Amino acid sequence: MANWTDCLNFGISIAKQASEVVLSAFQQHKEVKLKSSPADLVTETDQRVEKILISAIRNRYPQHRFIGEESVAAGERLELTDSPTWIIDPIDGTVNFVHRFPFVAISIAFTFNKQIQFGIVYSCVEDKLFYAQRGGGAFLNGEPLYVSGQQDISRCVVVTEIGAERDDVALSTTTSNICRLLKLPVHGVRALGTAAVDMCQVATGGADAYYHIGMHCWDIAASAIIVQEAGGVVMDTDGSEFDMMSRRVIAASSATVADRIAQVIQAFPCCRDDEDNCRCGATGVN
Ligand SMILES: O=P(O)(O)OC[C@@]1(O)O[C@H](CO)[C@@H](O)[C@@H]1O
Ligand SMILES: [Mg+2]
Ligand SMILES: [Mg+2]
Repeated sequence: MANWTDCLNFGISIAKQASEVVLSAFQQHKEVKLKSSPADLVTETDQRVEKILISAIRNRYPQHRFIGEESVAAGERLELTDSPTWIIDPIDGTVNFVHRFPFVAISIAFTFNKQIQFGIVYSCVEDKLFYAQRGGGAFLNGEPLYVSGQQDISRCVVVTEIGAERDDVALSTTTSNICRLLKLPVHGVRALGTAAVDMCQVATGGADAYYHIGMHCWDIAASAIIVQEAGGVVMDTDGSEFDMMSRRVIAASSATVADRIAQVIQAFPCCRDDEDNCRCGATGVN
């Protein structure tokens, strides 16, 4: 069984280097282009950071494969195989980045045999490095992470996102899910604008659960293993096994809380990330 620690350490070092590019652009004016909707944005920095990361990894590991948000947006096929694969979101929270709302992350996951082996989420402005390797625990800036272990939904802080989908069905489903949770009740509902950092809040115990419908594999692959290695549970919103291509996720401090959220929320339809004619994230920009 391969040990991917060298790859993890390399991923951490390039995430730190790439974060300098994100931070130096953070306060500057950005040229913004639209992708799948008026709320799905891309900047030159997203594209640049993805190129920097992929070329550094390709130099070091020429056989490895990639799934990158901006490469897929430019028309590259999204295909997860058994080969070692890096799944990259160069800036998770591009809307935040454009507005200088200080939660933006570089998210890097690594799969082998289609199973996530490690994940790195670098929250650049906060200078918080979250990472986890399968079977090795989860860490924030070198300190071990543990979920809250909360079992009682009525004592939970739940994080979610109001995504880029603005059609009537997506909007009414998204808002009624929030209403149903608030009525349970839960202690609060929060949204930071980056799925990767949202999910890492569950890993720290600062939030008790996260759910989202409509995000992509690069938003959540790295943080999924971080939550699991912190002792949390990750599943589909219909209660079935987590599938990073399904565009639905619940991450929670306990199976009890995850199941309760799965009972309460509904999903709006969106095509799978690995569906060949699914062009949700693509526009041909680049
Ligand atoms: O395009 P980006 O920034 O990489 O990612 C999209 C995203 O930021 O949108 C959602 C909120 O609208 C987040 O949950 C998700 O992470
Ligand atoms: Mg993203
Ligand atoms: Mg992104």
